[in-house]
Amino acid sequence: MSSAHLDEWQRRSFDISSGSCAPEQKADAYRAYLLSIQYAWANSQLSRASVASLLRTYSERYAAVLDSDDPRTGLNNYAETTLHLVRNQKNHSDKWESSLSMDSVLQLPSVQQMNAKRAAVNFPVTPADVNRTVGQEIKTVHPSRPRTEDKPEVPWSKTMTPQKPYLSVNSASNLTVSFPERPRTSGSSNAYFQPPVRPQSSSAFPQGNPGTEGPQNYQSSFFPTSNPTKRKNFYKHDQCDNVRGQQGDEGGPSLRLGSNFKTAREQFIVDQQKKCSQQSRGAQAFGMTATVKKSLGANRPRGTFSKFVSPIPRQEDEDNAASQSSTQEPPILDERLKNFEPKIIELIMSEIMDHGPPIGWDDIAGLEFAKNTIKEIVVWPMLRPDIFTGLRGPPKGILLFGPPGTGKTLIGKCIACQSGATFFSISASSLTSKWVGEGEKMVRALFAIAGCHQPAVIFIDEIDSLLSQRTDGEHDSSRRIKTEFLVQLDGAATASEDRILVVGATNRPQEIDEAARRRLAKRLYIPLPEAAARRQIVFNLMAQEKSQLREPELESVVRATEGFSGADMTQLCREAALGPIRSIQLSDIATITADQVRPILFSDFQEALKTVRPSVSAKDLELYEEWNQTFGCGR
Ligand SMILES: Nc1ncnc2c1ncn2[C@@H]1O[C@H](COP(=O)(O)OP(=O)(O)OP(=O)(O)O)[C@@H](O)[C@H]1O
Ligand SMILES: [Mg+2]
Repeated sequence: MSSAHLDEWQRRSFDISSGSCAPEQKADAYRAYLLSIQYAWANSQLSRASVASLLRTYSERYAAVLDSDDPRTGLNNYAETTLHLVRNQKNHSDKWESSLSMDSVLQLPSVQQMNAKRAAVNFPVTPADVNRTVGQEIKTVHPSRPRTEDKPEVPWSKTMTPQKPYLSVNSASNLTVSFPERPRTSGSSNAYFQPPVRPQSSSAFPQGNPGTEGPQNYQSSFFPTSNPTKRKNFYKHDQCDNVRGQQGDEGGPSLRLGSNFKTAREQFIVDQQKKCSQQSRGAQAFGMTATVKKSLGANRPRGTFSKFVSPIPRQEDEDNAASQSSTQEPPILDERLKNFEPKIIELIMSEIMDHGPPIGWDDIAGLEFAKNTIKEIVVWPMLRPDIFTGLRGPPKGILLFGPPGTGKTLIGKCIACQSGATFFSISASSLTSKWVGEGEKMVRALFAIAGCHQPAVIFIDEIDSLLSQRTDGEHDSSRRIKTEFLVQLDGAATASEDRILVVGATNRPQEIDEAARRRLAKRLYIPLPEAAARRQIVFNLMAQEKSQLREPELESVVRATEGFSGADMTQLCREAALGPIRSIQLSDIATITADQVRPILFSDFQEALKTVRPSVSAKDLELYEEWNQTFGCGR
């Protein structure tokens, strides 16, 4: 370290060890040490090991000074915060003054009223009425009714010697605080406790209370600190004349008087108070009522102006909160849901209810028969439930089956948008849970919630994974989920007039359990798109892009895509759309504007057709056709 630093270090060491150093000065010195060590480390003047060792040593010493409650060696930092609020200490700002001064309290209308009443009462108190200390209690004894167990009585106005050393300003001094007589509620013994007041200087207190010929003794056992210096400050700032008279001339330096030392906690409280008063002023300026978010004490503003908030919620608060929550979000009142855990209900409401992008019937190319059937089963009964009753009532389940990429999921999304029903989209994964029994509960809850939100559509994509044929070797939990599903699907658990429609989609219809198959009464084949549908898919997609595909070229593309699924057609268009980009020189790609990109041409489709192949084989198609012949409901 530099010689200047070492000199400074040495000087502080002498100061600290001299014995005349006050705890505040010691704390300052240790803090300065810590800063010097950090400074030296930042300038690479100290090794890491020495920094660690020095910091540990001086932090411990600093903490010892801060926290020690011995007034000669420590600052009793913990107790400091307690006193801070009640001290009428000007700190941080010259203009700021605590409203807890004795004068301001005495100005309060309620206090003045009380004093006026007390002054009006002629309370017969004889001079022999005394307060006597038994342990820490203060008892008032009337001489006319002496109590033998209260003996020995202490003559009135006797200066009391505190029972415990911490009650005194210093061990040698006696403490007497006088205050006016207060009415006794009972004649014999009345133990009460009263904060120190300032009778002589206060005009609000009746000075000449009839019958009171002198002050009573008061034991100041309420002081929360054992530090006499702080008590001294307390009295000083309270301008408690009596106490000051008692202790003001006493020895012992007034260490904190004039000291600028402020603990971090004090500073924090002052900042909080400022913030609070600013906020409340701001709220008043805008005519707002401040809404206080309730916290269990952690975030509450502290300070003299803030209302005390109990960390334990009170009964009335709880009632208020309950009534508020009942007005804000109505609880689930439906009887059918009362047996389900809120967690499961929330999960279904948030995850299973689907809100995808809007899709119209025209967005689905071809598939006219399937679309009309679905409209018949889903849309119209929702519009006219009075006509679709009895035998005309809609089936409880539909199965959409067909090769992959033919628009089954698309139809599900379209139902969600167009049916006007509450739409639940579930997959096997959303119903599986690591908890045994949770899966069945989810299924039950799903149907119960759907029952509460009728008309409702439950869409199960890839239903084969959920309702595949039950085998002996399968896991018990998946078997139970299936069983529960079948029970719910059958409508055994739902009333016959319930308007809940289950729509399943699969490209493996042969794997579906036969019991499930029966329950999904309307089984609609979603085939590969015909020529017209393929044409429409290309036309729709090209309409969204810059393209120059003439009519005969489009026909040619449609002819070339025999056996393509809807997804394959979409893939072909995507590939063709990349053609114009591929024709751009590599050097121009960074600078070219969107307008300069050429339109999609037939040649791009020809190129794309070289790479995009149909995803469904003829053999697979035969299986679907066969299953459709056997179980399908199409013509
Ligand atoms: N009939 C159609 N009209 C318009 N687009 C379609 C059609 N069929 C398929 N598509 C396109 O193919 C994509 C895939 O379709 P979808 O997801 O509905 O297939 P799927 O039948 O559910 O297939 P999988 O059985 O594999 O789940 C859709 O996003 C859509 O772009
Ligand atoms: Mg699908």
